Amino acid sequence: MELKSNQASPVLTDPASLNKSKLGIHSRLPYSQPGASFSGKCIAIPRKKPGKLDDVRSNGWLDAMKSSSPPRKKLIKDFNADVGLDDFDIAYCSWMLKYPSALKYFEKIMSEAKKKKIAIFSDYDGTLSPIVDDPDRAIMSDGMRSAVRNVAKYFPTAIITGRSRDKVYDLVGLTELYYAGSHGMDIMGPVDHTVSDDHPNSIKSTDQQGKEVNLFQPAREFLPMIDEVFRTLVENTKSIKGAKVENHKFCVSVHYRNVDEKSWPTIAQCVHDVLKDYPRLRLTHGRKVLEVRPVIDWNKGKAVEFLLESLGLSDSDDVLPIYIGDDRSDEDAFKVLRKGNRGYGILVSSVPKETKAFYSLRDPSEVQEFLLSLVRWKKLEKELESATSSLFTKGAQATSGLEKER
Ligand SMILES: O=P(O)(O)OC[C@H]1O[C@H](O[C@H]2O[C@H](CO)[C@@H](O)[C@H](O)[C@H]2O)[C@H](O)[C@@H](O)[C@@H]1O
Repeated sequence: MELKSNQASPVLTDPASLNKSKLGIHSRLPYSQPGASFSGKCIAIPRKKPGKLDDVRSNGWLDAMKSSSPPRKKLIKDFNADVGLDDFDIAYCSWMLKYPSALKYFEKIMSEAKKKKIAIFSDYDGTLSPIVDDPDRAIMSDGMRSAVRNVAKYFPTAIITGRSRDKVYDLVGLTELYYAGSHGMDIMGPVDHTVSDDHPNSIKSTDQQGKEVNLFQPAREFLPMIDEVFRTLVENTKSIKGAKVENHKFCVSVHYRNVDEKSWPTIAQCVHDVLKDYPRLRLTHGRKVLEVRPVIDWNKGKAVEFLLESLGLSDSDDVLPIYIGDDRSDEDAFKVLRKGNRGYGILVSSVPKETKAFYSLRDPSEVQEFLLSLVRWKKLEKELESATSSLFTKGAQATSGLEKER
């Protein structure tokens, strides 16, 4: 993969504005300062005494935590106060009028794809693997792996995940894919592609097979900071039963799925207090996970744009990108594709949710079915092409035979 981009560095480094911005809110500065140096913790901001739970209540963290992966029952109530539990399917069906099943609308999607190059982007957790209590056990099924491998035979395919690139590669194990870890802040192409190092955020490295590769890492300067925050968070949450902190290289995940709900304010406050010392880091919410990331203008949507450009697929008339994901961080990618009707976002959800996606799939098993349908469709298209061309050749031979006889 040739990693190329003419975008400026996405690092947002205006300390004054960062100081003004409220913690946890992504500052969207319209400029950047490439080459600005990183020197550990920066800018002292007034600190409150830790342990004041008012902070996480007043800034909405707790509400976001509660709604991040709501149980079915709760969502039914929120979605439509008048429906009872048995009416869930009605609520879901009415939601699906707005976000139809990508399986039921498969033919329609493919009719848009005629003569276009399809590129497939997928999230990992909750999309290719089911959500489970232990993040280390989010194993992809063999059936799903085989479906993804087959898709990658026909279409450029990338996995864009909140996990570190190494971790997701260990879980997926397919060398023929593009991987974007840490919410797109760590991008590597398939090992058999030529790479170039003409971008300031590209570095040479070696992959797990020892081959030289180019990595695109727009948040590289944050590595020591993320490492430090990871260690602090591990230490500060160790007394919270069920809490788990993961180091994803350019971001940190603090899981509360296995923490008693009574202790959610404690874990939220703990993360909040640590982040007070790091105005260049921000917080986002995933499914029962608090995610700490650098304040840079980069996300899964930007990663999709970067990959499309790197693959020479940024000409929107010719290309149909499809992005499949289940989480809030995937919304950035859905937004990019929705803009200018560039491609299709598919939300994986078994409950109604606000989304910028166009279509929906219920769960990873439907994702697998969708991927298999893509492969079948492509094979059929190729068969038709070859049958047409052989008919054409036979026709041409027959005509020339007739002409010789004359
Ligand atoms: O972008 P993704 O690939 O969806 O990664 C987002 C987070 O995924 C993982 O956590 C989620 O899945 C876990 C395993 O099923 C589940 O236990 C957890 O509650 C979910 O939030 C991963 O562990 C996180 O670090 C990622 O940020």
